[in-house]
Amino acid sequence: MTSFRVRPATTADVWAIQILVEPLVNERILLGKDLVVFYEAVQEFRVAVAPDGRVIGCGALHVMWHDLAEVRTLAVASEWLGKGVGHVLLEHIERDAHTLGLQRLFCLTFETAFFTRHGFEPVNEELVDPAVFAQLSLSPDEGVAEFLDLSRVKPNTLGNTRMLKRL
Ligand SMILES: CC(=O)SCCNC(=O)CCNC(=O)[C@H](O)C(C)(C)COP(=O)(O)OP(=O)(O)OC[C@H]1O[C@@H](n2cnc3c(N)ncnc32)[C@H](O)[C@@H]1OP(=O)(O)O
Repeated sequence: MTSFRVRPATTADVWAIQILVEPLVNERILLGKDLVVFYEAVQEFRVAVAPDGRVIGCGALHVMWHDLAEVRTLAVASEWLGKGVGHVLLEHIERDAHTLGLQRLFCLTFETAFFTRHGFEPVNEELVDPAVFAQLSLSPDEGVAEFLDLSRVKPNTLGNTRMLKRL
């Protein structure tokens, strides 16, 4: 049986995370981030680790508002796809979201079948009221700009589906 475990990321995992996501960034599946941004976000990340210690998957939870967070940078190494790694990472991320008191999980993805099977539904409507929208637009975070669907980031999100899960 293939075994792996999921644990909080440490700074020692950051290079491996960047290497894991690089091909997906090149394919414009995931948003590219500078190394410094990964270090700054290290507490948001969980990693899946093979028995030999290699990082084979990652995923992050980015809090945006008191009830709302985004699942980010969920990625599994190609040789480990279809073995439940993504499923377990998402379970951990959802558990973290519960612990933080969040009620809604957003994601922007091409992997609609995977997220649908995990209780996410496509959304077209605005997910925040105008006052919260105004606050979120002050964020320097590119992912938040994508959540808000700001015109300057629209080229990044072409073909992605906006999905939401109520926890
Ligand atoms: C919010 C964002 O980050 S959006 C970006 C999402 N990521 C990407 O698009 C990057 C490219 N894609 C990937 O890296 C992967 O395809 C992911 C992360 C979407 C899914 O990762 P995987 O590890 O392959 O997912 P996982 O194995 O859990 O599920 C896929 C299928 O494998 C099968 N599977 C095999 N073994 C198992 C197991 N032990 N447990 C669960 N499912 C299993 C299931 O049939 C499952 O089917 P389902 O989708 O109907 O549940």
